[in-house]
Amino acid sequence: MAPHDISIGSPQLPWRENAPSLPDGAIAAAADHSYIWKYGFLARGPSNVREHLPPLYAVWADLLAQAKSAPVRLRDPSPVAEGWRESIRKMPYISPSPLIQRADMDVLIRARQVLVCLLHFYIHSLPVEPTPTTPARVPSCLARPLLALSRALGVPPVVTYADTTQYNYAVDDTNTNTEDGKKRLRVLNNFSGTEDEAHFYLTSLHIEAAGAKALNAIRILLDNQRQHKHQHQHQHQNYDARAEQLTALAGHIRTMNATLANVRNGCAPSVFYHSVRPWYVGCPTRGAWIFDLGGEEEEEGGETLRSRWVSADGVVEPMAGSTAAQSALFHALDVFLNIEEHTHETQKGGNFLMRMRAFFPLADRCFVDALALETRGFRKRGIMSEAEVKAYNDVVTALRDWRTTHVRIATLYVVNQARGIAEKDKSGERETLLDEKGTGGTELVPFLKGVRDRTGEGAINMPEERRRRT
Ligand code: HEM
Repeated sequence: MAPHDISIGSPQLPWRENAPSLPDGAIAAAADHSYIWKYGFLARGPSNVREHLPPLYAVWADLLAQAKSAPVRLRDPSPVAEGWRESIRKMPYISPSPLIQRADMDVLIRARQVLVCLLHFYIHSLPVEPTPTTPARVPSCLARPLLALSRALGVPPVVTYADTTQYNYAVDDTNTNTEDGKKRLRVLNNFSGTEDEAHFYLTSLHIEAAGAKALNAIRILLDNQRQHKHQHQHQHQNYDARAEQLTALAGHIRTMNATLANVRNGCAPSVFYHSVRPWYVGCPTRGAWIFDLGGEEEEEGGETLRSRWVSADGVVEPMAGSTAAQSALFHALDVFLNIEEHTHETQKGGNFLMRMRAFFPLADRCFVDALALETRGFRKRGIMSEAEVKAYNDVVTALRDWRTTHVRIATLYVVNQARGIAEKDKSGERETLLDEKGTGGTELVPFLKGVRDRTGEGAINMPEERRRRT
């Protein structure tokens, strides 16, 4: 194994057991996470976002382009929106099996992303809010290929953070450099068509780009630990090298913090709250969405379309919408710092952050699992000198500070906006909005503050821990 090749040989994938006849190529490709050390969680490398689909599937991309140009809006009863929804219902059924057999990941990912955007345009433009008594019924020509592709990629059939962020950009070739020399990125899908929405995605993308550098520092730290595990000579040099990388890691997290704060310079809280966020909402309760599986032929290429998310009759289980809680980057940082037991504490209704891992791309999930195995003991074995403990605690502080900025942003963009609505509504009917939930469904402020406070608990109490080691 190459020193930085943290890999897992034969992943035990729950969905593999459910889908034994999927080609091995597709399974291996979806689980391959070797590119993550290099590019972080940004797609599968900057040049790999595949904007165009093979000609056979062009109708999906055309309908997505039409939704944007119409434009189809939230809860939109207009004839234009109704006409677009009618074209979705009349869309020809196109089997995704040839795509799955070919196992070209970039095409599979893009095809599913286009379909899942059609799904959210369709459901969230319906004039009536979906509930179990007035469910949103997804026509089989959309439901079946989406379910098949989601199963092949090991992800739920709903818009995820990867769809809105990680896979949602292309490098802009027309104007590749910004003033600071960075490549200019262009957003692919934008539900509301606003610059605010694009700025919101670009903020996350730039955070993920800084995250790639943070992962690089982690890789060097782990390499160092592995290489010097049994060597006691030159330990002092290792202490210095590790302290240096920990300091670099803290610096990258601070860059992520400054980038997050910059979301305010281009995304207005009211636009985000009223025009962007509602597009992401997932299936709120069992049965609010129903996928038409096509009656007796509820199979695609010999595979059942049922999954843990969708039962035999097409009834959809509750699914979170897109939230950056599904960013594997922050899970990876918590895992590396061994503080996930603090930050991922079990909340009412299960451990929210752990549940969000089911919404990661499969490769990201495998990466975080592999990282957890690799970093086990880093804190105990790897940090010895005072300088390292100091640098380690600096990383914890930087992450805690990032989360403090994030609580402020969430308060400004969600809580304050909800409060504004409640204040305008004198009848008091909408008081519940003050207990606003995130798109992932959390009671957001206590939750986010709790995660932030528990991050701080990860710091090493220097005298005590060092005494234990000697
Ligand atoms: C307008 C900007 C943002 C708002 C309003 C916002 C809001 C929220 C909310 C409400 C949650 C709670 C989970 C849920 O129910 O969805 C959450 C969680 C989270 N968000 Fe954001 N968020 C924003 C931007 C970002 C960005 C740009 C990132 C990083 C790329 C990010 C990373 C996270 C993470 C990692 C969590 C999980 C909790 C934690 O680890 O601290 N958020 N966010």
